[in-house]
Amino acid sequence: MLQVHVTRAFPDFTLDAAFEAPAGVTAIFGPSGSGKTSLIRAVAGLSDCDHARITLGGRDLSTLKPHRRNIGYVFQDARLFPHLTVLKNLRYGGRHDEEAVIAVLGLAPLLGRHPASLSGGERQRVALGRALMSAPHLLLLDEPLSALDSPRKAEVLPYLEALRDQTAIPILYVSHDMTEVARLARRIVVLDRGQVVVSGALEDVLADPAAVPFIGVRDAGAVLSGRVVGHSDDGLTKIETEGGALWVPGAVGRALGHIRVRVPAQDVILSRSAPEGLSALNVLSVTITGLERGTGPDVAVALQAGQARLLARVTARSCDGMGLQVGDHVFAILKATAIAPGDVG
Ligand SMILES: Nc1ncnc2c1ncn2[C@@H]1O[C@H](COP(=O)(O)OP(=O)(O)OP(=O)(O)O)[C@@H](O)[C@H]1O
Repeated sequence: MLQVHVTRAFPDFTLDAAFEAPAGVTAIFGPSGSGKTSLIRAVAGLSDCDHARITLGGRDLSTLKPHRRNIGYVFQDARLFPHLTVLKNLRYGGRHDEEAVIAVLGLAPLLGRHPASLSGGERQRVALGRALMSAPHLLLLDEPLSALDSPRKAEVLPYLEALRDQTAIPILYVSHDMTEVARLARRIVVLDRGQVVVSGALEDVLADPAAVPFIGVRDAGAVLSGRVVGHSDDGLTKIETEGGALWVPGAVGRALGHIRVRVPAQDVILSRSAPEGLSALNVLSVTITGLERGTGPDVAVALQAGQARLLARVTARSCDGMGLQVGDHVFAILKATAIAPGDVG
């Protein structure tokens, strides 16, 4: 377990953040300028702090020099040595688990090449490999995909998933891309103006209407775990979630594999009566468990669907017009997207 409390005052900004991160991926999420990079630089010992208490498995890291903290750090840009081959870049920090690292990141075909001949996605995979071969006890990934275009991102994400599933150390993953976060992370720490405003299990935070102002209305929305139960001839996949069966577009996952489904709050429509003659495929019977008015025209509506929690975003006008109250039984019409094409364990 990683436990962090760091503070640092700049003239116009104060970082005062405390959180815990177990093994697995913890997303550090927040708007630009919220302090994500400052926070993980502080954890790495790369910036001075007014106060720092950082322990990993009970070991106090705060008093150690950065290179003694056993931390692997991957930046937005790969920062490889241009004159060294991929293999020499990988071995720069150490040779821990060399074969396994090369295998999990698919680096074998690249070993003799130089960074200049690699794509951006390949460079990031090498940077990840280099960090892992130093046998880190903690991995810090600072927006490792943000410099890549969508196809390159899609190329690297499965490697990050494989890495996540095969590594037993805490991984802090800085991102402001909720699709990436929802796909990779089990936990999330949300920063706003230098402070942790929400943190916890990803499913809990994303289903919490009170967290919507910090996540942002566009990114808010539940993530459900499910199991692929079938692929239809007309190109859809049926996923059994704790909230009921959902159809998502495309042939995703493999039969009976675990999968995550993201349901953005803005893609959920509420109806008092069971809808008929509608093109939407997914209609769930739900109970309203919470209503959270924001400062804008929206209301975040928390919903219980079987064992699953969902979130809907409706206008205050609709909410009042429909007379929505906690405890009401309504129908949720939703568009769902599978966010992890492979198994997510
Ligand atoms: N050395 C410094 N001196 C003064 N202010 C700083 C310094 N370093 C960071 N800041 C300020 O701290 C705030 C947080 O910056 P930080 O880079 O940590 O945010 P971020 O959430 O990582 O943003 P982004 O998503 O844009 O990378 C910003 O307002 C920044 O100007």
